Amino acid sequence: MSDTRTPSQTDPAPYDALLLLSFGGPEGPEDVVPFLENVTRGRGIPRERLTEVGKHYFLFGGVSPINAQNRELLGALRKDFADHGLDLQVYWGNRNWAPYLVDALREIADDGHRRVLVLATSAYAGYSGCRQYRENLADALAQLAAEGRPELTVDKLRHFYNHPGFVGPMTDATLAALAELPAEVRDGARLAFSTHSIPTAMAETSGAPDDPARGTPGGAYVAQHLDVARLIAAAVAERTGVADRPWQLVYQSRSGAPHIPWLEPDICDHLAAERADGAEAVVMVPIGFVSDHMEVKYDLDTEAVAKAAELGLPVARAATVGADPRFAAAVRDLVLERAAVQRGEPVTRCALGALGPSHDRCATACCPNPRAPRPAAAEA
Ligand SMILES: CC1=C(CCC(=O)O)c2cc3nc(cc4[nH]c(cc5[nH]c(cc1n2)c(C)c5CCC(=O)O)c(CCC(=O)O)c4C)C(CCC(=O)O)=C3C
Ligand SMILES: [Fe+2]
Repeated sequence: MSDTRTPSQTDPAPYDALLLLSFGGPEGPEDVVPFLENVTRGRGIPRERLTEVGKHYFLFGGVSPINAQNRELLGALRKDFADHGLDLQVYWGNRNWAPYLVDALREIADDGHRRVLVLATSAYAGYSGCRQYRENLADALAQLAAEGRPELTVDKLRHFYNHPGFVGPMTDATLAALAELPAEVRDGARLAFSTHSIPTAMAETSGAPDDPARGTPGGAYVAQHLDVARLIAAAVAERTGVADRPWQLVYQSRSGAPHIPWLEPDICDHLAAERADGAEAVVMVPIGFVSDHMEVKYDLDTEAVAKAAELGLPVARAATVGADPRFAAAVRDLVLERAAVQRGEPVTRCALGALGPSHDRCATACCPNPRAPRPAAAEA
């Protein structure tokens, strides 16, 4: 990505708005229960799990860090766009908490915009991180149509997990976490790349129908995470001179009924296994998340750190990309790439690793809804 761009390299046409679409989180104790009801409506999460997860939020005063982090990202995007002459207004809406998606789209429409590009705060393929957001968009668009508002056309940016603006900051964060460990265990530290566990059935159907990983254990969801993990492990090996540092992809934040299989191993079980295997230390690298929200603050920094202390295993946790300027620049790159694609111009697609750039538009059979098919926006 160069800073000297020709005019077409700052042209967002045909798009006239970017929507940051995220999960949302509670901003005070009174928000926690209604937030959890929004998240879990119709999803068969056991009551006990909800009570348990509610406690995680109350431990932090009922405030999830996610909204503040999205406000920071918004600021970083607006600054990056302004600094590089990209004239595109940025809006923000959430699936589960205010500011809600439907209100953001209404504002976009009322401001006179018609063609919207969407950045979801989830880097990978999968129902929860991709299609569910497209279902939310379809619901919101239907609501606006029912209100008699003019029609919006919505597209979603391709998955950004293998963009250098995502992998680069995660690599530096891994190196910084290694540096936090006591010097004598640093070279013996192993890497645990962590992401959200999902049901194995959901993992296996993740990705496009023609994705080679589709139907293999873990599907595109796992294949994409493994690609990122490999990239970071290789870069860390090069930068530290430790060539054969062991690493593994592990999971966290499992919910759902116990008899339904979800991706394993869990991070806490993994820490115990690493201790038993003689690991000197572990660096937890939350590649599955784009900011240090509750899944990171509780499941890793609280629960997994307590487990490690109990095991006598030194651990450190790498930061997520958050509002890193390189990530904001990556979003600009993806916006301009997609705008050029829509205008029928040739593009260079930036992607690291073995899998190549993801598709621009998801197929109808991408990452199917595990319950029943529902309308989804931004589809081929
Ligand atoms: C893949 C994935 C991501 C990563 C991609 C992405 O970022 O989208 C993600 C992110 C997040 N998940 C979050 C919170 C929750 N997820 C839940 C439940 C679930 N997540 C799932 C998957 C994912 N989730 C699944 C398959 C379920 C089961 C129910 C269902 O099928 O929907 C529940 C219910 C209670 C419980 O944990 O059981 C909560 C409270 C927060 C907000 C954190 C904060 O507040 O700071 C964030 C960013
Ligand atoms: Fe979740």
